[in-house]
Amino acid sequence: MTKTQTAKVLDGKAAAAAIKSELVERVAALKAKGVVPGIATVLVGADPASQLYVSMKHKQSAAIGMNSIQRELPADSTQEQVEALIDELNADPACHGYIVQLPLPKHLDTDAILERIDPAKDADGLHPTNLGRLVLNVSGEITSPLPCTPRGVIELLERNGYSLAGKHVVVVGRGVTVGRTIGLLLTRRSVNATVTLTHTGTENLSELLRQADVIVGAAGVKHIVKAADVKPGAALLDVGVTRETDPETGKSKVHGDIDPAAAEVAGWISPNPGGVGPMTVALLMTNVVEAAERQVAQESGSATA
Ligand SMILES: Nc1nc(=O)c2c([nH]1)NC[C@@H]1CN(c3ccc(C(=O)N[C@@H](CCC(=O)O)C(=O)O)cc3)C=[N+]21
Repeated sequence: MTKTQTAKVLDGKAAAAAIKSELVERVAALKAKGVVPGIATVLVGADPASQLYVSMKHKQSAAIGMNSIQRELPADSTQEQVEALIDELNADPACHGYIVQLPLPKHLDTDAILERIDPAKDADGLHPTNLGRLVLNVSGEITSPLPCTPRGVIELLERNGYSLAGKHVVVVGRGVTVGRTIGLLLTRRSVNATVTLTHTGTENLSELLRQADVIVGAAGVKHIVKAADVKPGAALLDVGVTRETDPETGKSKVHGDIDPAAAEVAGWISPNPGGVGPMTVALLMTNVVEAAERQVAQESGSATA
């Protein structure tokens, strides 16, 4: 390879650090009102990647002064056992928001479990009530939890001075956590982008990608976006995570949806790791702090009413 990378780096670790330092102040303000914002995680089974993600979330929330509650259940837990834990967290005043780490073991009904979460405590923003509010809320005022990764992608661009207003964003991937939901945020009046949603069944994917000012790769398909698909100067957001074991070193390596060669054509690129992943965690904590703030506002509102 003779060409060099000209794209500016969308540094997710730096943007996440900025968000977290802002959260430190909001956490302190809540503590001054007698509320310690608490985040909980539910992990069913012992998948090593899930254990890593969960431990990162706890370490980082403790670092900004939040209370963290780590709950684990064995892989062979019944639907009733998982639902009993959900009911417990819904009732626990120390828990302002929580996530059920996905994927769950196959014998469990994921949708039923996610629907049982109190929408006010839904740190992922994936409860049907919150997804409905996401659809309804065109203005963009934050009144309910929003999906963390889509929110992280937008914050990563905006915190690097990239304005999405009027831009054409082509999203690759139709999963609920990113692909299906990010367009709802991007097309809010406050962001004002235009969105094309593509997926692995799209026939003319390369042709559509070449029209994009911004590409969000969230199909979970290694290097599905090639250098030849990228308009010079485009911003590339790499969300996909494909884990492979290097046959030589035996070490696990993360591959994104964006071919690294695309950095030679792009204007902006989010590294992976070090891009969207850290933003997801920062926005998860933001969702929980906001849930605690809403609760305090409601309580003080009802006390003076
Ligand atoms: N209910 C639920 N909510 C989630 O938000 C959720 C989930 N389930 N299941 C799994 C996915 C995955 N996910 C990541 C979060 C952070 C990084 C992250 O920070 N990654 C680091 C690298 C970490 C590594 O070494 O792999 C980075 O990109 O720099 C990655 C992936 C959240 N998820």
